[in-house]
Amino acid sequence: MSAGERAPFGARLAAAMDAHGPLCVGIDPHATLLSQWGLSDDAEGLRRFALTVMEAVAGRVAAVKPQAAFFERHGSRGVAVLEEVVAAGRETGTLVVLDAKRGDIGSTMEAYAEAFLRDGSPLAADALTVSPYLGFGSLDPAVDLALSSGRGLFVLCLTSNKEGHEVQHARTTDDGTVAALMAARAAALNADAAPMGSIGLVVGATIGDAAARTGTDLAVNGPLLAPGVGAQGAGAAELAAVFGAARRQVLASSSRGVLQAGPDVAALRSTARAAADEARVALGRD
Ligand SMILES: O=C(O)c1cc(=O)[nH]c(=O)n1[C@@H]1O[C@H](COP(=O)(O)O)[C@@H](O)[C@H]1O
Repeated sequence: MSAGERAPFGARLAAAMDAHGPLCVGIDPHATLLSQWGLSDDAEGLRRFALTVMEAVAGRVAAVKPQAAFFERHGSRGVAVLEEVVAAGRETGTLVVLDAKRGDIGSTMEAYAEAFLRDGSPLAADALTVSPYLGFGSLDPAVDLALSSGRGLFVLCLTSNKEGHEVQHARTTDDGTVAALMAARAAALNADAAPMGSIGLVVGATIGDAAARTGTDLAVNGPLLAPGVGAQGAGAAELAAVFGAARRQVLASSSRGVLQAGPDVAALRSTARAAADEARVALGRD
């Protein structure tokens, strides 16, 4: 499908969340999980793992999120498996958020954008996670290509890890916070989009009241990817508390919390279904 025919990512994600519930299943083939699944820690084990997850959840959840590092650690054969996962998403109509967290000076960002967001690239997903910590404007090539090709971005804003505050809560020269500035920049790019824009934020479900404490307005008219559900300890109560009025924009994300149910396809499927149902209720979509 070419850019001209593809609806904007924000609209496609809104429809997928309505149809399947607001859950993204992370595909993070940790060495420990490969071993628990009885698979070898090599490209063939990785392939069996990733394609089993796709078999279990493709067409049944709003999105999947392969984490690039777990594929890259197997070298070029691992990257080839990541290409297969992206292709499987395309073939099954499952949105793929490629979690590669790219960020660089603008001229290099252009090459990252071509790798992950250009029609015809083997790694072109529906959306890409990006880091704005070289300055939000350094992301412009990715913003431009995402918007012109019906794709999206998730910009790191308030991350789920305990170290994130060192940078994200810091005060800017305008006496706001870095996180609030990132959210405002995303909101400006989503102005007037309906049902929501395509430039989302990453806001961990584990951050407690950090959005309020940093003055970050999460009402950016774009999707909010919320990792931290499951293995990092966040559940329904945290999802409801962290996102408040912006909760209908949230795509809750769980990797190990679902993957530990494998390798049985039916068990993976029912664990993902239960997580999606829990997120749906917690986020006020029931
Ligand atoms: O961008 C992300 O997806 C991300 C951002 C963040 O703030 N915290 C975070 O955990 N993630 C990713 O989300 C996944 C979380 O995995 P689990 O803790 O196993 O559910 C990992 O792939 C992380 O790299």
